[in-house]
Amino acid sequence: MKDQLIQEAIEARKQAYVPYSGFQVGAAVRTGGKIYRGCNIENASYGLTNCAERTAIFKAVSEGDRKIEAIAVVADTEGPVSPCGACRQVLSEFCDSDTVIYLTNLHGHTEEWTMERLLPGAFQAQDMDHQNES
Ligand SMILES: O=c1ccn([C@H]2C[C@H](O)[C@@H](CO)O2)c(=O)[nH]1
Ligand SMILES: [Zn+2]
Repeated sequence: MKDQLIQEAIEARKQAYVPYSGFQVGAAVRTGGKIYRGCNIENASYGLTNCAERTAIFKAVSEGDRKIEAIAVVADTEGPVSPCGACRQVLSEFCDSDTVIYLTNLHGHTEEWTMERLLPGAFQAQDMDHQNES
């Protein structure tokens, strides 16, 4: 399971569109029996870049698969790749606190994280409940 997900992320990375940074990232999300791949997609207007993690998550959600069971992320980093803050928040929307996140690099240096560890105190839907109290 783990090795397959990482291999899918490695394959996804090959599709990265990175004319500006040259930094290729791949991700793979498992939901039910399916795996969705994602790569980073940059833009001449740099801020519009979509990270690999969010590409994979949005592909899954747009196909109706909202329950992320595991995700792998890979890049050519010295140690395991570290997802950006935006992706951590987006992940938290579709992961449980104990969902496993495999962070790795091309040398197979892999760490197993949980959602809670990746973004402690993530902003959640319940955080908006208070405004309905009178
Ligand atoms: O976890 C990460 C970190 C960075 N990037 C992308 C965004 C941009 O295209 C490039 C450099 O930041 O890497 C990702 O896709 N995922
Ligand atoms: Zn990101």
